[in-house]
Formats: sequence, C-alpha cells, structure tokens
Amino acid sequence: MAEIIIINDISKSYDHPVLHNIDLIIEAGTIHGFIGPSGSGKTTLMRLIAGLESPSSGSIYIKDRRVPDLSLLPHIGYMAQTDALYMELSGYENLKFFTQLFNLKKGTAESRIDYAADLVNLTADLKKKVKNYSGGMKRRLSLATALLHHPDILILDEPTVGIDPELRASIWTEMQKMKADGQTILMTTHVMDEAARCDFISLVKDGTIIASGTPQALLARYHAETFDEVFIRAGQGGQA
Ligand SMILES: Nc1ncnc2c1ncn2[C@@H]1O[C@H](COP(=O)(O)OP(=O)(O)OP(=O)(O)O)[C@@H](O)[C@H]1O
Repeated sequence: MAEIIIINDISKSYDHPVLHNIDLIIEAGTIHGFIGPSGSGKTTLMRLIAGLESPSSGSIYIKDRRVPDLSLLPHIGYMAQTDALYMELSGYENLKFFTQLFNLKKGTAESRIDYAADLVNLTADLKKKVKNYSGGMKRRLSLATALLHHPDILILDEPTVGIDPELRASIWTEMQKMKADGQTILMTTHVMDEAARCDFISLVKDGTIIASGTPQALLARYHAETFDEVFIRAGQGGQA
C-alpha cells in the first residue's frame, strides 16, 4: 500500500501545548479512526492535516506535497465538527455552492448532488432552508458537502454524531465502498464501536498518540476485549 499522508513530529500549541510530537503514516485506501476523550486534540490534528492550521513544529506531507499546499485542496474533503453551512440557503443551494467552489462541471455537479444527498438521506429535504434543519440534518448536509467533489482524502470530524443507527450503518457501507474505490478516510469518533470498523486506529490522549494499529492488533496487544479496555490499558502505559 502507498503512503498518502506522512506526519513527522508534529507539535501544536495555542496558549498551551495541545499536540506533542505526533508521528503517523497513513496508507492510501484505508479508513483510519482517531479515538480519544474530549479535548485530547483530535480536531486540532484533523485541522492540521487538512491544512487549516499550521503546526508549531514538525511537518505533514500529503501525496509528497508539504501541507499547506493549495494544489492539495481538490484532493481533500473536510467535514468540520461545527457545521460550516449557509443557514439562509436551502440544502440544495448549499451543495450547489460547494460544487461551484470545486469547479465541477454542470452535469457532474448535478449527479454528485444527487449522489451525496441520497447518501445522507436528504433528497426529500433539499428545498428547505438549512436554518430549518435539525442538528442531525445539518451534520448530514455537512458530510454531503465534504464528499461532493470525490476527494482522494476525506477528513471527517465526528461524522456520525447525531445520526441515527440505520443511517450510520448506511454511511459506513458507503465509506467501505469509497475505500474500495481507493479513497482514504480519516475520522474522529468517541464511539468505541466504530473503532472495530476502521482499518487502523490511533488512540489520542492528552495530545499524544498513545497507541496505533489495526483494531485486532490493539485488542491482542492489550489483552482486551473492548476498545474501552484498550484505551484504559494503553493510557496507563500497559503493554502486552
Ligand atoms: N483555536 C484554539 N485556540 C486555543 N485553544 C484551542 C484552539 N483549538 C483547540 N484548542 C484547545 O486544544 C485542546 C484540544 O482541542 P480539540 O478540539 O483538538 O480536542 P478534541 O479531541 O477534538 O475534542 P472533542 O472530542 O471534544 O472535539 C483543547 O484544550 C482546546 O481548548
């Protein structure tokens, strides 16, 4: 497998240190989950990888280009935790706006809007103004905007929060298809159940990656049956 994202010794401080010496390699065509408690630094790491923030030290390379690099933008889809949507516009108009931002041709744009809206089960609500959407609908629309332009890399910050189990299952099915299609997916989650579905997971605690590997390898390494147990044992510095 080819390495698509290389993170070299990244640290980030705001008024206090948030990330410490993160090293990570992400292979193309995989789903990589970042799991950790609130405030552990997952969003900050996603924003650094997406090129929305600069590290205080260290470097990130995507497709052999150092982040941030404008030429990477068409290759990255980012779904923020806080929805970045136009409330006065309809769902359709929001999606249309993003297709224009990504310079999609008219025919392609319409078929991608159909695809993305269907995937997140919003087809029937596209004419409504986003200000009248529920929280879960806004999350779903945000997810749709991130994947409209078929990016090589999808960075999803808590994509399944506020989404019901049935739709969550269909989003996972679609993410598996995207992966089979060669797309690389990075996602943060608090939900330990989702960890098992990722190809690789990184456990984030206090701004460091305390353990990383396939779900099976981590369960075996920490003699654990659940990812909660893995997290607790890894956090205590426990080893097999
Ligand atoms: N722009 C910022 N300015 C100052 N501090 C920040 C900023 N962004 C994040 N932080 C701080 O960095 C730390 C990590 O926050 P971050 O949002 O990355 O955590 P998280 O793991 O994504 O949490 P959650 O799961 O709740 O989203 C927190 O202490 C937060 O207050």
